[in-house]
Amino acid sequence: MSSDLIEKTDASFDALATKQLSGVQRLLEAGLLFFTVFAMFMMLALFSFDPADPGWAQTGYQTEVRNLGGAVGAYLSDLFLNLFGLIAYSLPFVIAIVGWLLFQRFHELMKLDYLTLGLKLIGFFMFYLGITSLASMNFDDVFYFSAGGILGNALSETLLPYFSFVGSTLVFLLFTCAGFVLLTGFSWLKFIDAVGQYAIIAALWLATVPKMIKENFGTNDIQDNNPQHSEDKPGKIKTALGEVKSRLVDTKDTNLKEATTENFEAEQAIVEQDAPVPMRSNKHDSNKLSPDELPSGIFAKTATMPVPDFFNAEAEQGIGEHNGKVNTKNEPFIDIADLMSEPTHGNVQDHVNDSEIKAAFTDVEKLNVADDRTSPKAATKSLSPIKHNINDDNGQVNLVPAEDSDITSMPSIDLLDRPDKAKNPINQEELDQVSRLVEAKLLDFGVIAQVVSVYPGPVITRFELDLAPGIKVNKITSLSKDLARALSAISVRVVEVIPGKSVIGLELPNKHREIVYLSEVLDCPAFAESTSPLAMVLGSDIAGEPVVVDLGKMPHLLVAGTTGSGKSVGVNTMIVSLLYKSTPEDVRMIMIDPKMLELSVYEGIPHLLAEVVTDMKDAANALRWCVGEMERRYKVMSAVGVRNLKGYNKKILAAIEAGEPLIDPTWQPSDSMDQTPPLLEKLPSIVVIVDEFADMMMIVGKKVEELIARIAQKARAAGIHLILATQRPSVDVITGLIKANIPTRMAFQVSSGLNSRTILDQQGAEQLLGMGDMLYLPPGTGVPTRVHGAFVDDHEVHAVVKDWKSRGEPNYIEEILSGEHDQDILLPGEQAEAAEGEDIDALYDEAVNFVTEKRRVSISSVQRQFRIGYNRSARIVEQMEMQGVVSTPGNNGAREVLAPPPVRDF
Ligand SMILES: Nc1ncnc2c1ncn2[C@@H]1O[C@H](COP(=O)(O)OP(=O)(O)OP(=O)(O)O)[C@@H](O)[C@H]1O
Repeated sequence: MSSDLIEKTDASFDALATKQLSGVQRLLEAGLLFFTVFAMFMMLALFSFDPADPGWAQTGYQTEVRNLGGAVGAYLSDLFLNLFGLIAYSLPFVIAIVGWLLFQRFHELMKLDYLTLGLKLIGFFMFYLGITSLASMNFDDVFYFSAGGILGNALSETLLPYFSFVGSTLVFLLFTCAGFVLLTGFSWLKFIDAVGQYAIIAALWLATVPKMIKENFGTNDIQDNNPQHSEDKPGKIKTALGEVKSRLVDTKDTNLKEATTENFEAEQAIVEQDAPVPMRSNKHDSNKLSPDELPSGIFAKTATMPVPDFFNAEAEQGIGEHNGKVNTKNEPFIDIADLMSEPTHGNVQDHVNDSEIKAAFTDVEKLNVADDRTSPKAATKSLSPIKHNINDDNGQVNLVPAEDSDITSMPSIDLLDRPDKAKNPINQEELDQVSRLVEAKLLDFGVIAQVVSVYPGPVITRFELDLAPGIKVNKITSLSKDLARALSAISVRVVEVIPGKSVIGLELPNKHREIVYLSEVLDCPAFAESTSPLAMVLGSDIAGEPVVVDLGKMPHLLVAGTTGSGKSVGVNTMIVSLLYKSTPEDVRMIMIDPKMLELSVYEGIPHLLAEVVTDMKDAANALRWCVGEMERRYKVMSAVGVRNLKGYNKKILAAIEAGEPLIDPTWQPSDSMDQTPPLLEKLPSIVVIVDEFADMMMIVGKKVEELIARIAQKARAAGIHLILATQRPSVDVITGLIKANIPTRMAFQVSSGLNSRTILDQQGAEQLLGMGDMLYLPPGTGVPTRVHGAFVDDHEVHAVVKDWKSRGEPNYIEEILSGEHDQDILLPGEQAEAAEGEDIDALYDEAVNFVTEKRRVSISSVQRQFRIGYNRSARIVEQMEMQGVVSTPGNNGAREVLAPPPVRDF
């Protein structure tokens, strides 16, 4: 053995030695081993059963026991075969599974509530009673035992006189199937649906086989003369199958939704409420479309989208984005959804033949090329949510819809974990006891107070206290640590003001903390009924009620907390709830993730406007793009005469519905190659999420702060919203400028009252319990609300992301990261990219010395000092500003000198 290998082996032995199991782990592992070995023993005993051995029901007539399990094996196998007959052979597996559940998955078992556990047990017994009785009635005896054992025999013999053979078989089948459902949660309905679906698909495919054979092996001339045939081949089969599949999926969904109760109703409410009303301009009514109109241009309809594969990726910009069927190029529509729903299932070729589609496709490509040549400014107007999938190489337009080619409905809530838990048992006696204890401890500190009400919640319990006259609330706040110690609690939070009440609150952590699952809070009427596309669920309040907020009203949010406090989970919860509320047509996102960990999971969802940004230079570009987009939206909105995005979208959609879409009033002929101005479309809200913006500020510098401030000041009306998260709640990150512009804050646990003040302007966050416990300060109030953040696990996020990804690709706007912006976006004093490369003025260093020494700066003073022209002096001062030597001009136009005075050599 080489010395290397020996070292490695030693190291792994060392690791093993140090990783000894704790007491409970030892018990669990020993228990698992016991059950496993017992299961193996039972299997040996059962399979080596010999009727001549002595057993439970008989004495043996041979002296030597042949059973591999010896006398005990013989006895036990005899007992089980007697009791259960044939079914006894399944017992070793049951024993092994029970052992595994008890000793490996005990925590999961504990999560189950009593009802579920009870149902599982009942299911188990029903299943066994069912199969033993069926075996007893239908199978031959094994050895001298009935196939269903004593158990099966007794049951079947009881029922047979009353139900006859067929009736009893049915009853026992019912026992078996229902027991299986109760035990495993397996859905027979879904199973039957799936079997039916595949049977129909198989039958349809079989029906096309003779045709395929004929076409592939028949004579070619017939085909050549009839162009219809060429398109009838695999494409048509695919189309038909795809059509059938999508229809089956649709019906299955509806059936399931009808069959299930409240959860699905809530989910449907979300879907119905948010699904944009399909717009149908009179001009473009596909039902009235004559075949002659078709070839000049075809637009896939993203609003109903059963056919995502219709167009090639290149056709997306300026073409595919016609949500609500806005046809910006004045081209006629084919409503693919309508064509698909024609009785001639899936044969779009009946309406549009291949050559027509190809011609249309070429048109689309031509338009696209023109689009590509348009200026970036024009391109920014395309916020098309979806990239349409590609047609195949041979030019055959692929009409097979992706399984869930639908961006208008929301993902199913089933993708999220369902809490399967018992509520905290709340014992009134215990609460009374703690109330008395609180009063007594306060008295120890000289505070006379009486507990007037108690509100137990999932994580904490709030005790409301009536203070004796003359006692200041500050005193209790300063006692919070002593109280926590005296009450043996991790922490105690004092709520100084409870709006509308004259009492104060004392929040004590519960003995058993409940986890708030996202699915519980997402599935609430407040969220489903919210009309805002930016509604988000944060978690539950102290009483366990869901907390739903509207990012649109915030309009920006600052999230801060130490590492491990649940910030990232909180941000994920917000993103996932947006993904459960809004389609890409309503909300688009830009995600900035300097840590390269947290947000990259969302890569590829159709809501994204750009790839998840991990490079900080790109991040600054993305913010600049937002500023540009904000300015552009302002211009368009003021030209249209509306005050905010909501009004704008309303007006645009009304105009489209009336068949008179508005044209872009800000369009200049020099903006693009187009001869006619583009039509205005519905604009989505844009949410910019920055995970760890401290990193961004450190790498990119002050510019980021200014960009954020600029967006924060103005972007509400333009529908651009920021969510900024940081784990460094210090004043150099959460600066005055940022705080002044972001009124809504969310503080997770922090290490000191100072940090809490930095975030919320008040103490309190240092007393939070971590793991998603937060204080949420809504806009325009000074009283934070305590919220227990909902927990969303990585696999749930993956499932929702996967669901959205399966419905459409994102349509990234390259310009966001590339940094090609126009002058609108430059910050005060900033110069365009080209100017940045210019040489620094020869007098620059001297001028810096001059201003840092004098501690004053003005263009005229530099001009006088160096006897230079005004323009040159202005340029030097601007360069100083870009380098951070001096500040931007304040209200009165004066700038501050930021750099320290020059160091002098002595
Ligand atoms: N709402 C919640 N309910 C229960 N547990 C939670 C909740 N939020 C977070 N946790 C637990 O806390 C852990 C840390 O959470 P999270 O990763 O979000 O912290 P963080 O503040 O983002 O930390 P970092 O800044 O280091 O990424 C999670 O792994 C999870 O176990």
